[in-house]
Amino acid sequence: MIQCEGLVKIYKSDDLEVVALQGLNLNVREGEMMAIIGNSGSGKSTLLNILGGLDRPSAGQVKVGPWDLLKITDEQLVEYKRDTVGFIWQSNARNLLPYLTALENVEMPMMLSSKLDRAYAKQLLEWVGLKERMHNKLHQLSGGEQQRVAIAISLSNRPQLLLADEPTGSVDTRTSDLIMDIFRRLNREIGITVVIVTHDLSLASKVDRVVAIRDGLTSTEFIKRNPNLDEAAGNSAHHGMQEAHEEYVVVDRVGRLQIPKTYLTALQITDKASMEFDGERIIISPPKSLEG
Ligand SMILES: Nc1ncnc2c1ncn2[C@@H]1O[C@H](COP(=O)(O)OP(=O)(O)OP(=O)(O)O)[C@@H](O)[C@H]1O
Repeated sequence: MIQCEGLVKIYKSDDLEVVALQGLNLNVREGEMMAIIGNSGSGKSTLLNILGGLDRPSAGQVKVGPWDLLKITDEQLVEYKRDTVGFIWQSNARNLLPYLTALENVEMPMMLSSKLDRAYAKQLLEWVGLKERMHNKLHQLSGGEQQRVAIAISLSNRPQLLLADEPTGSVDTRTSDLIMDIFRRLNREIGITVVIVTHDLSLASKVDRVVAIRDGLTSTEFIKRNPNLDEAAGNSAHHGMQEAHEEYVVVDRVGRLQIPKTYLTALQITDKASMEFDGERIIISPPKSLEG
């Protein structure tokens, strides 16, 4: 569904250039539910905005289904946004119309694209657990309920790909669980591909795969283990995510990988390292001193 290769995004302003993505690779299968994690400034939102057609890539390859987002024309981009993607932001609820009902809010974008389908709008609100509240005005709903209306709206165009930027950022744990359950149900029942951007590691257990971004590159991947086979999980001293997921370092097509800064600092590796292959393992160590 998504293929990014060597994706680059440079923001230019006056005399400053920020390289937000520096050759990122990412593949997402159709029907997958995955999360992208990373620290603030690592490039997560930049990636999501490019995938959502809100921002243009600078170089590299980025394809979503049949669309090539590097070469797409402005007219095609409008069509792409209208037909292929649904977008959810942390503060989506702020963009809703408070004096309309939940149902009217979901119907509004359908009307704007001349595709009003009341039965589907009701179905969406039922899916997000708001069947009983669909005739309430927005301002009569709680923040978490409003966020669920926003999810229903993001699906009103029947997208194949749902992109969510910190969708649980401003809600409590119970609502966060509810939202993740809604994503999972939509993913299972209508086969929609879901990509969630977050810095909340606790969401990781709710998805099949987590890709970590560091400095504008994918660095590590966590793939969910089969919980039935995972008897050692309870003994792990690691973080919750590592208990349920197997951790892999990402190696790109030409064999490059990112070594975590903490490892490099611990071994005082700066600009070069020694590498040995012992037949089974690749060992990276500080360069041997040439003096003495
Ligand atoms: N419009 C812009 N103009 C200039 N620089 C930008 C712009 N948008 C993002 N950046 C820079 O690009 C880098 C990546 O930002 P991005 O918002 O993608 O990170 P993020 O991982 O989503 O962070 P956060 O979790 O804080 O939202 C940062 O250094 C940021 O300052």
